[in-house]
Amino acid sequence: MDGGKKVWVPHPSQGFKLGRIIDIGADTITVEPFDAPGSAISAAYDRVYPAEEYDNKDVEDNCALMYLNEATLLNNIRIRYTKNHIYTYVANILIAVNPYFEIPDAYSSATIKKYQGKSLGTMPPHVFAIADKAYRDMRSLKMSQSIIVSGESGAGKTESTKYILKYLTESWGTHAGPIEERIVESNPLLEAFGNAKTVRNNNSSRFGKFVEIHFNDKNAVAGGFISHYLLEKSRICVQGPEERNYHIFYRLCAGAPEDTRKKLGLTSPDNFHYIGRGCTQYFCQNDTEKKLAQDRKSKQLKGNISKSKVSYFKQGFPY
Ligand SMILES: Nc1ncnc2c1ncn2[C@@H]1O[C@H](COP(=O)(O)OP(=O)(O)OP(=O)(O)O)[C@@H](O)[C@H]1O
Repeated sequence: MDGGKKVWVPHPSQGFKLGRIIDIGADTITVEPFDAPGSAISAAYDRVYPAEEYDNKDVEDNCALMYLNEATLLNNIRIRYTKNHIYTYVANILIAVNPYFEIPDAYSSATIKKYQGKSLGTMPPHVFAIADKAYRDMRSLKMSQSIIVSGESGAGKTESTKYILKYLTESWGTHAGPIEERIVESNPLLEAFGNAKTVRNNNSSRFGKFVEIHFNDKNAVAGGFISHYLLEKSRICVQGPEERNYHIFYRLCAGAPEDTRKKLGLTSPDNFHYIGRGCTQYFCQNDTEKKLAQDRKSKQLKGNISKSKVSYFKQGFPY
């Protein structure tokens, strides 16, 4: 690397800083950051990365960057994020940044239609494009396809999986009738019993999930299967001060019908030993009568809560 060249240099709080090389030593390179003229940061050779020519230009696929390295990849994703473009490709891998707010029209039926049958890269990066590629590959190769959704807690894995299911069932489930409805409806139920508030995510999945979507010989959705594993059982008895037990308990307290309230002696979550010692705050979107009704609509809880379920829930509500 030459003196005066524009580079990215590691920074403890900002990840990388853009600057110009002012000295090349035996083991380190010294860089003057553009946002702090007169100051200098030294770093090992292999931690200083060449920068793109244009600082604010973004690309939809990181592979299209002139210099692909840790710093330029992060910068490209950052620039796109500031423009509300949360998805970026690295070839056929999709990187998603959790926006923590609803991007208008991002997952609507109209958007689903735009992605149907389009090759990867034809349309802006999107989780629907990945779902569509998997579907098209299944059709043409006549082989099962897998989509691996990975990331740290709160990264958006659960939401992304739901969007993939929505895409597949809405696009290719037209002949499947109630099956597509059931696949999508199973989510609220699984989340009620397997998701909880943690310090990192108000709707954290406390179990692993392997979701299968089955297609028939006409390539339409014919069914699905969800295997779950490693549920965090200790949460049933103990929760951290800012964490909660599983959603279902709070939802019952918030929105159970009168007869169920009487049978279970439901009052406020603060009054119960196993759910009252952590955070007992309700979340307006999650803990409502509507949400509980959604859980119950998910077939297994349909109708009045049965006797066996009452006794099951009673275990969760000992004083
Ligand atoms: N694409 C998105 N658009 C808007 N909000 C999102 C999106 N993805 C995630 N979120 C928000 O971030 C929250 C956390 O996401 P999610 O539950 O999917 O994370 P996760 O990776 O599954 O976490 P965990 O591993 O803890 O289960 C969601 O409840 C939602 O509010």
